[in-house]
Amino acid sequence: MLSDDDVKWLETPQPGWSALRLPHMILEDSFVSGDSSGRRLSLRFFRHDPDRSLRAKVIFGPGTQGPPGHAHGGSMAAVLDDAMGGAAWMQGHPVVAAELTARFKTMLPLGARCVVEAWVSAVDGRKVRVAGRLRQGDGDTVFAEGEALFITLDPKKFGVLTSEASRIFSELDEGTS
Ligand SMILES: CCCCCCCC(=O)SCCNC(=O)CCNC(=O)[C@H](O)C(C)(C)COP(=O)(O)OP(=O)(O)OC[C@H]1O[C@@H](n2cnc3c(N)ncnc32)[C@H](O)[C@@H]1OP(=O)(O)O
Repeated sequence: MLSDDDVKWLETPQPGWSALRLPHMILEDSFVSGDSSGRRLSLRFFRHDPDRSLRAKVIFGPGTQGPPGHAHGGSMAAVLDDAMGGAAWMQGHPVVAAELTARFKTMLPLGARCVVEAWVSAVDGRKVRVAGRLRQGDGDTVFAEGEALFITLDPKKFGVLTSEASRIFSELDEGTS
């Protein structure tokens, strides 16, 4: 479903980005990134090294349609949710979403190459506030933006995932990934 050029674009980091190789256990059944057919959502995650925020490249396939030829708002909100949650995890906060706000600014044509940016904006005890933006990959058009409140979970409940996440991000710091 995706062209070879699309796959190459998805997998190529921009300057200052490091690829995140997330464990199969996180990706295989993920609602957002678990589809490898290209019909629904195709994503690749990166760390933006200068400020350690999250970036993702994403293409909304035909199976994400809402308005004819354009992405469903729920699919855009799901991508923002996932990216914002990932941004918090990337900074060492094992969280789940408690509240999410999404604003849809411009209709997103199916097949367009998009970039998601997500960053932690504030941490207050267990409350982690994150913001995000879904924009055109090669331009400034913003399709959607959002903010979310995430709540830190007891790391004991997340044992394996939390240590696996730490390992992935420390490998990035060592330049081995
Ligand atoms: C690596 C990829 C990551 C992908 C991430 C994707 C993100 C997701 O979609 S996660 C899935 C969707 N989210 C969920 O299913 C979460 C469901 N909710 C829950 O499990 C619980 O309500 C949970 C964990 C958020 C909070 O429960 P609990 O741990 O008992 O917290 P609790 O003690 O009640 O509250 C802790 C603090 O958070 C605040 N809080 C909790 N929920 C909310 C809320 N909805 N709104 C505002 N504040 C809240 C409380 O007021 C409290 O604040 P304070 O410390 O100031 O009193």
